[in-house]
Formats: sequence, structure tokens, C-alpha cells
Amino acid sequence: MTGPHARPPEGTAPALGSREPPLGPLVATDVCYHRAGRTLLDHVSFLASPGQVTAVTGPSGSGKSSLLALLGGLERPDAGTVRRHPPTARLGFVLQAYGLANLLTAAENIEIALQPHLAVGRLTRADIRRNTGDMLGRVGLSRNADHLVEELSGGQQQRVAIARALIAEPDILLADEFAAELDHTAKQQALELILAVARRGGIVVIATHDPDIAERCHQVLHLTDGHLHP
Ligand SMILES: Nc1ncnc2c1ncn2[C@@H]1O[C@H](COP(=O)(O)OP(=O)(O)OP(=O)(O)O)[C@@H](O)[C@H]1O
Repeated sequence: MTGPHARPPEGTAPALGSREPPLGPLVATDVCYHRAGRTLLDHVSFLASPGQVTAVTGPSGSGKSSLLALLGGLERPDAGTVRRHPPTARLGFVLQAYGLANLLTAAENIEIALQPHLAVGRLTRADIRRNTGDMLGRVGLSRNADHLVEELSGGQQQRVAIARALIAEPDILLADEFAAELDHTAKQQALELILAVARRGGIVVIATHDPDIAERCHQVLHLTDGHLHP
């Protein structure tokens, strides 16, 4: 199968169109972030290059989720800068709390991520159904396509969240504890899919407590009380 609706072999160019202009590094410079009178991130600087997977590790409450939120533009730094090149780079999020719509099915939650492509005529409804079915298979949820999210286990919901982030072929994927509720097999399966984003030239930043995941990353950064250590 060829064309924009084909299942792209892992590590090949994205099917939803190539990046123009090409993806540059994700750069945080001297980022400071304060909430409720506390400093959550203190002069954090780092660079993630296309093709690279970065793990951000650190104890609970050290600021990992806050950093991902800033990298993805969900929050703004109080000082310092976060630069994505180009600013239009496609972002994908796997949020710690999943952020799924409980009263929609697994498939419908994933399809949402492709709606912008329907709006501009890049994909048809049939393409979206096919791509979603394919992605459900990749995360091991083929039999759960029509289940409401509220009927799924925590691990199944986590896989829906991963599928939703991946299906839109993000240039920059920010994944927060994406394997927290996954068993060993599902974790390995999800990790391979996430690493494939970088193999296709994307940037991946993962917040994780899991040493198995960190050891597969190109760069491991440690956060302690909002301070970043290489
Ligand atoms: N909006 C907010 N207002 C006040 N405090 C906040 C806010 N968001 C996060 N915090 C606090 O900032 C600190 C860092 O939180 P964050 O979620 O970034 O840590 P984390 O390293 O991701 O933790 P975990 O591993 O438990 O997910 C925590 O002490 C948290 O309570």
C-alpha cells in the first residue's frame, strides 16, 4: 500500500506530509517557573536535537511535568525562553492524567487527533477510520476500539493516550510517565513506537521514573527541586 494513507514502516518519513521548514532543535534557555510562591524550575537550560530521545528523571515533585508543559507551550516560563524550530512544529502530548474524553470510545478519542487533517482535505473519514484502526492494533487495543474510555482499565486508557499522540505524527513528542500503568509487554510495545518518532527525525522528551526506559534514551537529565543536572 502506498500514498498518504499507508501504514508507514517504522523509521520512515511521515505519511501526513514532510516538515517544511525542517525541524530544528528544541531549546530551553534559563527557564524559570514559579507557582504559588514556589520556584518549580530554576534556570533550566537544555537542548534536544531532531532524532534524539531525552529522558527527564527525578523524584516525585521535582518538576518533570512542569518542564514538559513548558516545552510544549502549555505553560509559559516566568523567565527564560523555550524555542521550537519551526514554531509550527507538530506537537504530541501523552499527559500523565491521559486527558481522554470518558464518554467517547477508544477509537473516537484517537480520531480526534486527525480531525484537523479532515478539515483541510488531507484525509477522508475513511482514511481516519483506517489509520485509527491501524494505530489501535499497534498499541494492542484492536478489540477495544468501540469501548468507552470509562470502561477501559488504566493501562488501556494509557495506551489510548499514546495512540492519540502518535497518530498525528508529531515532530515533537512530550510523554509524561507514559508507561506508568503498562505491563512489561505493553511498555516495550509503547516504547518502540515512541522511539520510532525519533528514528523518523522527530524530537522526543520523556518524563520517567523507569530506568529501563531511561537507558534507551540518548540523553538523560536529572531534575532535583527544579534544578537540572546532566
Ligand atoms: N499549578 C501549580 N501550582 C502550585 N504548585 C504546583 C503547580 N503545578 C505543580 N506544582 C508543584 O510543583 C512541583 C513539581 O510538580 P511536577 O508535577 O512538575 O513534578 P513531577 O516531577 O512531574 O512529579 P511526579 O513525578 O510526581 O509527576 C510539585 O511540588 C507540585 O506540587
